[in-house]
Amino acid sequence: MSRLLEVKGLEASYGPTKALHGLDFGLEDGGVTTILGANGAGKTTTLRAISGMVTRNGEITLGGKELSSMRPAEITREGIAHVPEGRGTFVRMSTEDNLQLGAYTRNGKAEIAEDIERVYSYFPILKQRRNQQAGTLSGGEAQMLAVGRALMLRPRLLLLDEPSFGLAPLIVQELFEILKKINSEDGVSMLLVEQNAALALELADHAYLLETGNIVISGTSESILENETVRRSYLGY
Ligand SMILES: Nc1ncnc2c1ncn2[C@@H]1O[C@H](COP(=O)(O)OP(=O)(O)OP(=O)(O)O)[C@@H](O)[C@H]1O
Repeated sequence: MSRLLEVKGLEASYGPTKALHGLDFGLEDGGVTTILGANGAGKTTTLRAISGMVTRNGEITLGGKELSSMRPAEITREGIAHVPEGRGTFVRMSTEDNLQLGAYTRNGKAEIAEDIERVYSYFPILKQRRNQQAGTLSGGEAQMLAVGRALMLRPRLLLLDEPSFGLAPLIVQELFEILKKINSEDGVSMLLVEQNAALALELADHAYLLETGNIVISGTSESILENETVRRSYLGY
């Protein structure tokens, strides 16, 4: 596998407050990497820095192309789709219109229609809800729609911020199985932020542990699962 994403010396601030203190990390093409850490460690900020939503410094390259001076819309066009915490779907629009809108960077009606069917094949419940307003979907369906909408960009890299947040365990299990399929069948790489470390390490092949804006531990998911600090603080055994 070659490197898809390469991040060097990434810093991000909110006004005078520095949230990230020079992160170095990367992601293999076709891989799933998770960022673990306590509340306020800087996980969300890392994703926001990659997609250009906060002021940042450092190098961010995707497939060798430098993104750090690009705006969010350009970064999206380069192939990075961000599924934010809180989902960000258009609640007054139908499920299908949300998916249509997800393809706003693309031309080609037939291909877009095909991709909508592909999203429905991953998430059959969304097909049943196709004409329903997004605001009336359950939490799990809304999260599926948020992922589906991001897939409509045909991304190379999906940034997922707490996809399990507020969902029932069975729904979470289902969602993560589908994410695994999207990764293995469509080859979409993923950078995943998750409070549920056990779940995240099951899906991911690599992990970074973030503490107050610094990476303190990194490695393969297997090695992280055996790490004493991670076990005690994040896995509870
Ligand atoms: N909009 C903001 N304005 C000012 N400070 C912020 C803002 N968003 C985050 N921060 C601060 O930046 C730091 C990192 O926050 P961030 O949200 O990235 O952490 P996190 O690891 O994602 O935590 P959580 O799991 O709570 O979302 C924290 O100290 C936080 O208080």
